[in-house]
Amino acid sequence: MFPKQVSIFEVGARDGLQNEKPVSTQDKIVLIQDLAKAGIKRIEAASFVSPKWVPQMADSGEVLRNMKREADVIYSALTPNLKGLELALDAKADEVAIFGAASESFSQRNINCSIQESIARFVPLMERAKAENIRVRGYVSCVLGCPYEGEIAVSEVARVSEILYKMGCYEISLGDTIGVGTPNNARKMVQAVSQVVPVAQLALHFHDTYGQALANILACLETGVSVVDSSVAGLGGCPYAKGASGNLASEDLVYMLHGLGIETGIDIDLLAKAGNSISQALGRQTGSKVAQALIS
Ligand SMILES: CC(C)(COP(=O)([O-])OP(=O)([O-])OC[C@H]1O[C@@H](n2cnc3c(N)ncnc32)[C@H](O)[C@@H]1OP(=O)([O-])[O-])[C@@H](O)C(=O)NCCC(=O)NCCSC(=O)C[C@@](C)(O)CC(=O)[O-]
Repeated sequence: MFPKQVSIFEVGARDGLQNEKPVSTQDKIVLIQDLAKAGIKRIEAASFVSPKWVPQMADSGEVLRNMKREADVIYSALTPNLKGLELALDAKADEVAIFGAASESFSQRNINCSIQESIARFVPLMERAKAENIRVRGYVSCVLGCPYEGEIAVSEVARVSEILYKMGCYEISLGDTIGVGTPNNARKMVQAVSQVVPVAQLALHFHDTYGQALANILACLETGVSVVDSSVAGLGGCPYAKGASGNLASEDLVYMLHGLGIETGIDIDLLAKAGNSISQALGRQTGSKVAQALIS
C-alpha cells in the first residue's frame, strides 16, 4: 500500500547547488522563490558550513535574508555545528539539519571527525536549538554504501539513525549518498531503521548515480515512508563522494507520484520551469527526463 500523500523536501538549492559551479545569489533566490510558486512547502535553502570546504554555499546568509518568503513554506538550512546554527538563527532559517554518517571514513572526509565526535558536536547544537524552539532534522549519509568503505552494515545505519532521533531530530533522512542501492536492499534498510525510528519520522534521500533512485523510492514507499527528498533538475552531487550525481530529479519523482494517484500539492509545469531556469543559469541541460519531455 502506498501513502495517499507524499511530502517532498526539496534540496536542489542546497544539496544541488553545493556541487555545481557557483551561481549568483540572485539566481539562488529566484530558484527558491520559483520552487515555492510551484507548490513546494519544504525547501532546503542554505548551508552554514565552512566556506573553505564548500565555497558555493558561502552566501547562504544573504540568500535567506533577501529572498521573499511564503508564510506556508519552511525554509531549512544545513548546520554541522553550533557556529553553523548561530549563523542560521541570525539569518532566520525556519529549521536546521545536522548531518552524520553511517560510515567512519565518510564522516572524516565530509565533516573532519569520527561518527562519535560528530555526535558530541551535535549535543550543544541540539540544546541551543531546543532553547530557540527551532526544529532539527537529521541526515545519515552512506545508508546503502560508502565511496571509501563499500558496503555499510544496516545495523550501523539503524544505530546512527536512532542516536540522532533520540537526540531530538524530528525526522531522519536516509541518504544513499552515492546512489548505489537497489530496490530490495533499500526496502530492507528502511524496514530495519523503522524498528528503531518510527516510519512516520523517516525520509528518503536517494542520489541517482546508478539510475536506481526512482525504483528504490517506489520500493520504500511500500514500507509507509511518506517524505522524500529530491532535487529540481537533478542538480548536484556530493563534494566528498567522487562521481556521485544529484538527488533524484524532483520533476521525475512528482511525475511518478501523480501517476500513482499520490498527492504532492505540486504543479509539475511550474516545477519544470524552475528547474529549466536554474539549469540555464548553470549553462547545463536539466537532469530531469520529465522536464526534458515537457520542454520538447
Ligand atoms: C564541519 C566543518 C566546519 C569542520 O571543519 P574543521 O576544519 O574540522 O573545523 P574547525 O572547527 O577546526 O574550523 C575550521 C574553520 O572553519 C570555520 N567554521 C567552522 N564551522 C563553521 C561553520 N559552521 N560555518 C562557517 N565557518 C565555520 C572555523 O571558524 C574555522 O575558520 P578559520 O579559523 O580557519 O578561519 C567542515 O568539515 C565543514 O564545513 N564540512 C562541511 C562539508 C559539507 O558541507 N558537505 C556537504 C554537505 S553533507 C551532504 O551533502 C550529504 C547529505 C546531507 O546531503 C546527505 C547525503 O546525500 O548523504
